[in-house]
Amino acid sequence: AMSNRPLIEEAGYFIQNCYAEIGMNETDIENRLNEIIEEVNQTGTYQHSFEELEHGARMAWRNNNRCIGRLFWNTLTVFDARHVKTADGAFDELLNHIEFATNDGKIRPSLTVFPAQQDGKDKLRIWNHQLLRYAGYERDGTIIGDSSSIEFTKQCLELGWRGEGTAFDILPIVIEEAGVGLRYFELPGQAIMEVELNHPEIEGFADLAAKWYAVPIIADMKMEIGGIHYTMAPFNGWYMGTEIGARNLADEDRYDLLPAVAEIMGLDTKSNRSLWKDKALVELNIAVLESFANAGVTIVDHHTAAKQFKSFERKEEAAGRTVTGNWAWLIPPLSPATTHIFHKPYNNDIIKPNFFYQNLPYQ
Ligand code: HEM
Ligand SMILES: N=C(Nc1cccc(CNC[C@@H]2CCCN2)c1)c1cccs1
Repeated sequence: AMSNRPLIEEAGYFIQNCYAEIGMNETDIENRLNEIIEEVNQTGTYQHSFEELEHGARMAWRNNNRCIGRLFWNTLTVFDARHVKTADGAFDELLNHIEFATNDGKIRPSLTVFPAQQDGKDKLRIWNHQLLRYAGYERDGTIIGDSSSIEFTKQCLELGWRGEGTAFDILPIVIEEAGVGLRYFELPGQAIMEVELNHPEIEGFADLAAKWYAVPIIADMKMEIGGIHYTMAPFNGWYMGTEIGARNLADEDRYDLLPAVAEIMGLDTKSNRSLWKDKALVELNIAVLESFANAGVTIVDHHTAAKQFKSFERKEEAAGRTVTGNWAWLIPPLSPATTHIFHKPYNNDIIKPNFFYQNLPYQ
């Protein structure tokens, strides 16, 4: 039918590219496309094979213009959870994902695929931005914890969840099951790996009593492959140190730790020209990188990450593919001009498969 045309076109474009990359021949492509046209005309949609799903997810990572970590796109581990129907079943899969990805600190980039959107409706949705994240509380003008989480924390409190009220309360996982409603699930302590922050030379750093969770797992983006919208497909990599040291713990409207770090370092915070903020920033980022490394948790510094991205660019050119990128996101927030990325333009065209923001399930 006419209404199926866009889906069939998206599917055709995906199968052509995907099959060419994994070494299938023209006949395979032809046969697969006919199968898909048949299925779409029968059911209005089509199911990816696991191979299509696995390679499609890897292509989505490889295509994301904002990601500096793309060199390892072909090593992504994909878990197929499209059989899962309930919030309870989903939580079990999420626990497996967290454990597999954490791997006692030797982080494995992974992605778990839950059922795709059907006729514009989601059977299951995760409300969390990340599977592991700290709560944020606002009480008479003062903020405790992660200010980015204030709105979501309120939703969790309304569901009956209670935190301890510390600056580092791990939030519950909130899953919406269509026709059933919202459920929250407390993560068991042994599922959560965290790193206490210390500095190799400045022992006063311990007084910050700062820490961060080991594994970033994005839970709220849509993965689009061949016209199929996977609205619940959490994925993890490892952190680049600046994400924690130059943004999460440094931003004034986040944990705002630079003044406290400067105090510990005995810096003159009354004069901008002393570059006290810059000195504090560097030492905080050293603390993050050293603390993670000493704890045996995978992390990458922004210089190494930029060099890995350079290798990615070379490999993609050798493969005859155009590298697209978002310059403003690819440059690191600390010492950006010390990386090659800063000194060249990037084509920001959007290529699919890819990851996209999607409507918040609540608002
Ligand atoms: C393996 C280590 C990885 C590193 C070090 C890394 C690093 C980064 C960094 C630093 C950002 C910018 C984030 C921000 O500024 O908020 C980013 C963005 C992104 N990364 Fe990666 N990444 C890795 C793996 C992955 C994986 C496995 C996926 C998906 C399969 C992925 C998909 C993305 C996407 C979709 C964005 C854009 C997010 C947005 O638009 O908000 N990355 N990455
Ligand atoms: N290292 C990571 N960092 C990362 C990747 C994608 C998205 C995010 C979160 N970005 C959102 C924040 C908040 C606004 C701007 N940055 C972090 C990874 C997370 C999951 C896989 S890799």
